[in-house]
Amino acid sequence: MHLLIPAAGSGRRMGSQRNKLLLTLLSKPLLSWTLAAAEASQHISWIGIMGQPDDFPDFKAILSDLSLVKPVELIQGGATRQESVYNGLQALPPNADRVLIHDGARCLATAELFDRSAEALLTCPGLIVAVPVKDTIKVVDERRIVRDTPERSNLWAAQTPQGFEVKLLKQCHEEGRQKGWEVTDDAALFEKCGLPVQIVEGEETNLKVTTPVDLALAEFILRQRTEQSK
Ligand SMILES: Nc1ccn([C@@H]2O[C@H](COP(=O)(O)OP(=O)(O)OP(=O)(O)O)[C@@H](O)[C@H]2O)c(=O)n1
Ligand SMILES: C[C@](O)(CO)[C@H](O)COP(=O)(O)O
Repeated sequence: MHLLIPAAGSGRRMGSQRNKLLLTLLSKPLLSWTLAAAEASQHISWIGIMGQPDDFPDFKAILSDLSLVKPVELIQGGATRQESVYNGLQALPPNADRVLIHDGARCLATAELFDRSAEALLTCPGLIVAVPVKDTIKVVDERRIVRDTPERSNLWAAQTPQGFEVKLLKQCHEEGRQKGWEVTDDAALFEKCGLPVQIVEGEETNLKVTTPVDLALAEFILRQRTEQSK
């Protein structure tokens, strides 16, 4: 199974001067944790990382430290996550028929989660890893007046990995570009094209490191894991 890792962001919400994936967690860059889980997955056989060329020297240093057995390709990212994934899809080897896409910023995803997603992708054209929403969600208008309270049992918080048949996802991205759709995940393009997206149970700890609080939480979770594995 091929894996694409969007890693070309800027970390604006982190308030960071550089790509947040280069910030360290327990002395290792965020991206390093994500790659270590991908390397440990039984099903992933090829990894493509979409990044900004300025970050490539740092990415190469991370790869050299990790000495991964799996082949890794660095791919130029775009101005948005959507564009970065588009570029990644164009760079997949011709034999890639199914692909997992996983945010570099979700650095706590486990190898088991990659494997569960890869296995599920053999039985459906598109899937996302997600967890049931714990909060009560409000729909609010521009004046910050609550307009609706959707039934919580129907709400799931989308995570990555997200997985798709390559041919279909490429078509959805092309249609999105033609029609000017702007989305925050690949499943949204699949949905807009009327294609089914299956839910695979995610991990509560699979947070996306977005703000400084997430960084502190991620460090806490990793420390617990390290303690437990002793
Ligand atoms: N042009 C972009 C923007 C984002 N990403 C990647 O998409 C994932 C999710 O994006 P997000 O958490 O929003 O990362 P940033 O864009 O870095 O953060 P921010 O939106 O706060 O600037 C990250 O792994 C990020 O590197 C990407 O590949 N290309
Ligand atoms: C793909 C994603 O991680 C699913 O939760 C999320 O949509 C990425 O969105 P962001 O706007 O780039 O944070």
